[in-house]
Amino acid sequence: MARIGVVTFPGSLDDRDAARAVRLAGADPVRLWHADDFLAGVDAVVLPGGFSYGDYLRAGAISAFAPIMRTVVDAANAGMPVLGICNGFQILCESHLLAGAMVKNTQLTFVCKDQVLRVENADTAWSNQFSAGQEILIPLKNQDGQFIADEHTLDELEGEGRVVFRYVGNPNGSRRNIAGITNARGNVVGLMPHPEHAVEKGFGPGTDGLGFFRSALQSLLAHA
Ligand SMILES: NC(=O)CC[C@H](N)C(=O)O
Repeated sequence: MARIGVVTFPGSLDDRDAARAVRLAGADPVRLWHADDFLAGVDAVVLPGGFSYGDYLRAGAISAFAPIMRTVVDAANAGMPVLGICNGFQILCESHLLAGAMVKNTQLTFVCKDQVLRVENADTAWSNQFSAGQEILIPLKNQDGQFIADEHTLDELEGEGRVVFRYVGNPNGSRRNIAGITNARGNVVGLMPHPEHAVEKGFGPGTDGLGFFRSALQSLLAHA
């Protein structure tokens, strides 16, 4: 059975739900600790949502220097599937595994709602169980959810098909409605909304979130 690691930082909030989503998708969740510098032989890694280090300095800025991130960056650069959800996405940007940065939502308030996303790239390690153009519904909940980057970087992301998810309606001022992006290789994906909160009927808006974790399983099989 595939083993998918979920990292806990001080202030992580959604690590338990992420581990549960991994289990419901049919993989073995492995809990990883920010202060360790090893990945316990996992096949993929999820950086969960929350307020790691209290979002001090900038959301994700301190976590990017956690010992485990050195091994995550090396593994990601070697092709391991890595998913960053919300605070995890912020950490991936701060670690420079993904482009751009996250700033306060335009309305300067915390936004919490179920959000429709359009799948733009169904060819990444975390989106291959969707189809391009498909709309999915998963929760969004953050304060620093506005994705920004310079025009050149945005054009590059668009031109290389690295925009993976776009908001249908813009909830936070993100440039070009971008909700999630990938790296050049397609193994590292980050997004602000929370797939791990939409994995079981009766608990959240449907089960569209399962597709993310099943995609990783498919990707691991394809590269086995
Ligand atoms: N749900 C979360 O992961 C919150 C992320 C982040 N710290 C923010 O509020 O922007």
